[in-house]
Amino acid sequence: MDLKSNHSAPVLTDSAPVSKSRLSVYRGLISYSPPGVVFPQDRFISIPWRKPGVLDDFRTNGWLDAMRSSSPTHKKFTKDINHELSSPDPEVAYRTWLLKYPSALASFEQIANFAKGKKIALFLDYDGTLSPIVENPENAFMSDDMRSAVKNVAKYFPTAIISGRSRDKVHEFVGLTELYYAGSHGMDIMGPVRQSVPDYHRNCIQSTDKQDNEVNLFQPAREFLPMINEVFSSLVSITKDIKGATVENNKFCVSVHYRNVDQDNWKSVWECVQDVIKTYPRLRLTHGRKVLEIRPMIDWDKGKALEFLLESLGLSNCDDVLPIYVGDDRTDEDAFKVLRERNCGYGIFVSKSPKESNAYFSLRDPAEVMEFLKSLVTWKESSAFTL
Ligand SMILES: O=P(O)(O)OC[C@H]1O[C@H](O[C@H]2O[C@H](CO)[C@@H](O)[C@H](O)[C@H]2O)[C@H](O)[C@@H](O)[C@@H]1O
Repeated sequence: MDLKSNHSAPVLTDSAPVSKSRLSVYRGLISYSPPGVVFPQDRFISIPWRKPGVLDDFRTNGWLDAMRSSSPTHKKFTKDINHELSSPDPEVAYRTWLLKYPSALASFEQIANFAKGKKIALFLDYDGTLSPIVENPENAFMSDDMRSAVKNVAKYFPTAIISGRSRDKVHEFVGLTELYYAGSHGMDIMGPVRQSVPDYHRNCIQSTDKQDNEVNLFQPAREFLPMINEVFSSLVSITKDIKGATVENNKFCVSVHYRNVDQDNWKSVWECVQDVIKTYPRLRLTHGRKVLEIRPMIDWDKGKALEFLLESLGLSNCDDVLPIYVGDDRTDEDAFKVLRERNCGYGIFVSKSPKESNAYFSLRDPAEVMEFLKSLVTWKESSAFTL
């Protein structure tokens, strides 16, 4: 299949292919059918292209606004998102916002009550959730305290990291073997082999992890790998003269960071990205915290990854499972939305400033995330005595 063509970039237009264009993926890679998708019976199944919709804020707001809004000020959010939160005092606005997204720490008792008799499954984003946002992405280390909090919580609850980073990179940062990892915004999942569901084995590539344990590898955008590498090289070369711009290869997606670029040069960053992706109609552009991200135009995101992991861990029954997803970025909204739509589990949004979210609860920063993880452990250990 020719994934590259000379059509103009579809990411900025409404003409993104929907039903007719599908990516063929070897059937063995798919372990379940996303809702509404009927897989053919032959060797290949298709993952639909991502539906157009709120595709890129770039189209509606203009690129510069979108780049700015990846880290908007308190004032902008309070003004744009909630009219009632119009206090010029950020602390007052934050406290008002907490009425809509209560602190998961302050609401811990409520969460624990709801979790009684259920199995908690924990899903954690990495950057901005387990590690603070820093200027250089290579230095986004998590603290030893956070590592041990995650390690402890994983003793009691199945725990997965779902990150925009490459799976290897985020595994290297976290350094815990007892977790499940999904990299590239969920397009690279290493999950468990389920002995009880034979079908599952047919639908994933069986592999081994670094400890030689048998695992299942799910990579729905595998065919895009050469294209992503090509795009990465082009972006490195085209942005080399923009001071502060860096390009990160996240295996199934590429991140172009502009956090350290003078604001006057953001336009150049945008133009470079445009220049490169215009010849790749099957890639799309999204943006996160001071980062432009180029990824395959397939209907797969952190929400789908969350569902996939729940399914493959045998935890998709809402009656006895309580999934909790903690994240700080736009890409985490897909996962919050899944939990909200399934009416199953809690999204916890990590933010210091008022922002609209699909999550139910909030935490201020990674320090509060750590407190929350510790509270889960304390609750679990104390409830062991009362049972
Ligand atoms: O899904 P995540 O684990 O949250 O990853 C999202 C992106 O995080 C990283 O970039 C962000 O954090 C950097 C380090 O704090 C910061 O310098 C950058 O400005 C942020 O955008 C990572 O580098 C990206 O590749 C991830 O996609």
